[in-house]
Amino acid sequence: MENLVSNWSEAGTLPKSYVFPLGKRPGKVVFPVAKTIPVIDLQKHDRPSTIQQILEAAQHYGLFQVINHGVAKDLMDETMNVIKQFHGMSKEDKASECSKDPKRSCKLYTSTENYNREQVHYWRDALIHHCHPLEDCMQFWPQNPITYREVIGAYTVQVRKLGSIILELISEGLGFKRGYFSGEYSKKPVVLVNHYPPCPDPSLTLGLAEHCDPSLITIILQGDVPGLQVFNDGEWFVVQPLAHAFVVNVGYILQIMSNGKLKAAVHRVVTSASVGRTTASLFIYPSENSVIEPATTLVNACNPPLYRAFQYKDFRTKYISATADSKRVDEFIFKTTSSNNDDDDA
Ligand SMILES: O=C(O)CCC(=O)C(=O)O
Ligand SMILES: [Fe+2]
Repeated sequence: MENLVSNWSEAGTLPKSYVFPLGKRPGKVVFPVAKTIPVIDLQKHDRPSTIQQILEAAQHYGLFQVINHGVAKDLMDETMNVIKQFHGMSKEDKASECSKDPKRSCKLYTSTENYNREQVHYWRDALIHHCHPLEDCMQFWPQNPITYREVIGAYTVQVRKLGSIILELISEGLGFKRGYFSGEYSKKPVVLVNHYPPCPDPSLTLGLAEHCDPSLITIILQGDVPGLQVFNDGEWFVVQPLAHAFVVNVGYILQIMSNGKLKAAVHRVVTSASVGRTTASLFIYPSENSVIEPATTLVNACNPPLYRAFQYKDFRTKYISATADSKRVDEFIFKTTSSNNDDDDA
């Protein structure tokens, strides 16, 4: 494995291999806080209004925050503690805690999984693993920090429940039948624990470059350190950390199934010179063989399907080979008059 950035980054200068090309660098400007990114209270007992708020946020930003969401605050704090402890361990310990599954269902990597082929490296380390069914995956999770399995096990159960609640609200808002997104469409949830150590020059590099997630939705615990930004109306905005809130992103799959009614959030992560940032994202993914296409109820003569049908695994392969580049992903997902169905060059 390549050298984890957390374990050498105190050296003081930013290596050239982390310097982004001019147009992609964040630069030194101070980014506006998007005060208008909706914060949705899930305990308000006005279901139609909650649905309306979610749909509007998902149409305009592809992203919103939720509060009073049912996930225990103590558990959120314990999760943040345990993931920080994990990334604070030595690289040998981290590597050995993440190599329990020969099939690599639990992995540790730095930058991206394409490290050897990428042109610029990202300033982050990542731990990634499945989380459902719990009893099948947990045996491969880290056993150090000692509470990792207990805390992350309880956490993923609660956050998956929250995911189902949000997806059910969206399903109702789009006029789908009950449980539309449950089952195959949300069968493969994955936990990604990102760590962005303090960086010698945040103006030149990124923790994560601009991308949309390859998920239905993603639920992010971002803690109290800013870094996540969303692109909207031609500008980057900070998604301001809010105590015990979750950030929810619309991913490509929901954009496609809603036939473009909802938009995948274009987002990235900037680093900080003074403070490290650790986050936990739960990506709700379909099963590999699910067929992804615009829901038939949203398609008619006036609203033709904007996207073609494909198996989720083919999309995944394309997304990875395109290194999440939105132009290349769009070429794959959009329906065109000339056939793009044989575009499986991944
Ligand atoms: O760390 C964050 O705030 C966001 C992470 C993210 O966008 C991702 O892993 O896809
Ligand atoms: Fe993301």
